[in-house]
Amino acid sequence: MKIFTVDKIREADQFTIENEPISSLNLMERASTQVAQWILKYFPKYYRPIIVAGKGNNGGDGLAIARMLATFGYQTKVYLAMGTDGSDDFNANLERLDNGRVDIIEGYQSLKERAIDKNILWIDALFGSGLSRPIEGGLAELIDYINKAEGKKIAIDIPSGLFADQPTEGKSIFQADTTLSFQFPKLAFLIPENEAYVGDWTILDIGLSREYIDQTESSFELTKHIKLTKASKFAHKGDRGRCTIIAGGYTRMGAAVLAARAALHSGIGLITVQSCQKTINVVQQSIPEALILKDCNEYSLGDFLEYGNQDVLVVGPALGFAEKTKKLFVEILKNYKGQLVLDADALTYLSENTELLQLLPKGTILTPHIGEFDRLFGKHDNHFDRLKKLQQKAKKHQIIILLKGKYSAIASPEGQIYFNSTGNNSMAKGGSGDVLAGMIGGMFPLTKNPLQTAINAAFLHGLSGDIATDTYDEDYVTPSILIENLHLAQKMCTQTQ
Ligand SMILES: NC(=O)C1=CN([C@@H]2O[C@H](COP(=O)(O)OP(=O)(O)OC[C@H]3O[C@@H](n4cnc5c(N)ncnc54)[C@H](OP(=O)(O)O)[C@@H]3O)[C@@H](O)[C@H]2O)[C@@H](O)CC1
Ligand SMILES: [K+]
Repeated sequence: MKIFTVDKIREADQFTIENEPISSLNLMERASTQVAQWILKYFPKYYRPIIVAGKGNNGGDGLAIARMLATFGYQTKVYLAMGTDGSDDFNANLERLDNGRVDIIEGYQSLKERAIDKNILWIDALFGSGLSRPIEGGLAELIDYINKAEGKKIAIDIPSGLFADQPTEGKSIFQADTTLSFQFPKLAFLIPENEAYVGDWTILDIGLSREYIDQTESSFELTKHIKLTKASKFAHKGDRGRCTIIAGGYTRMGAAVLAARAALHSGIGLITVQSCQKTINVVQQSIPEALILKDCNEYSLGDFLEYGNQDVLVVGPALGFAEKTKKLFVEILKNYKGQLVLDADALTYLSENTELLQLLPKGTILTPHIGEFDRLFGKHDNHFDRLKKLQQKAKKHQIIILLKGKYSAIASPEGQIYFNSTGNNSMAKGGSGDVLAGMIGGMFPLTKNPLQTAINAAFLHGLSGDIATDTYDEDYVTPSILIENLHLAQKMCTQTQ
């Protein structure tokens, strides 16, 4: 699903109006119908909506929604926060408002008097994508008041005060429980700083031109589904590929075991774990399917071994910081010719010596979390800036960077960003990243495309976490449970082909 900037959304709007054709007022009617029906589905009639309307088209939506909710039988009120003269479609909807059914609240004082009720459904239609500056003065006071008031809160299209595709400087921003947004997610919804304003968000399809959407490029996309590549019916284990996990050391082998098990459950033909002397038994007992590449060192890895026939190396989880291990890493960067997946401590080596970035083979996959990313590429004031840096660095080094988070952002060497839509809070646990790194290693040989592998692995990893919460409370999902559920996630993504 594409994520468009406000300018492109306006173009999509115009294109639809001209080409469908449909009048702009009817498009507003269509959008508002979607919202009113959604509310009808989720909120019983004892909720009393108060629509707070601005004077632009977001306000116009609010007025149309008010009319519809009143028709459905809700006791509906409207507060005209910016007066009675607005955009053409706002004015048309104000005229259509049936004053007999919808109560118009006159004055701020009167609003406050009527708003003492926990069953109020606040509907924010003050500003939408036309916000041009931070909200100040009386309108800021109004927003602050509603934020503190009791009741449920729904934002139409985008919470008022929030900019759709740039950092928001203002302090007065509507805090929604739910944002009902038209046609496209806004980039602001995927930014961690904005979580408190956006709440849960839902996209309502208002039928903007498919032709425009398909033909218009966007740097941002949200992955809503994936199709897994299946091995040929005649495949043998070699066709499913070979992956070596270079991870863990004495007392830290759990990370290597998790990564190897995740790779194994992700379709790999042969899994190998490079292991130092003291940890061989751990690997052999935990993963009977794994081959061992014997490292002569006792406690930490340090030997550059024979990786020539390996399709992919996963390097980094809990590797530790022994000098010999860092040297092994440099050797790998200089000599290994297959696909590399770098995670955890391997990323720290890169941040300790950023010149090593020049050695990364084209198409290498890096999987930092936000802390690792900032250590590697510098501090960022906000997540928008971080995303910009993500695009630049992926382009500059011709690599794939999977920035982990609630909406993991995967940047391609062309500078395109694919946000992942699956996953939940239960996955923010030690070991979860090791599982993801292993999955990427396990999935690469079949997909053969590093970008697609990263997108698919992030999606499946999150989906597996989502499936886990059907059975487990979020607090009790472990990384091992993610691996156990992978088969269900994989089934869901092969059946939909
Ligand atoms: N996408 C689609 O296809 C569809 C979109 N639709 C809807 O249209 C919405 C966009 O409508 P919109 O362009 O009229 O903008 P909106 O935010 O209502 O108001 C702009 C007005 O506010 C003013 N203003 C701005 N900031 C201000 C501030 N801080 N303080 C004070 N004033 C401020 C601004 O003034 P100006 O910046 O010109 O000075 C202007 O007068 C969109 O979000 C969606 O809900 C649907 O109807 C159907 C299909
Ligand atoms: K709004």
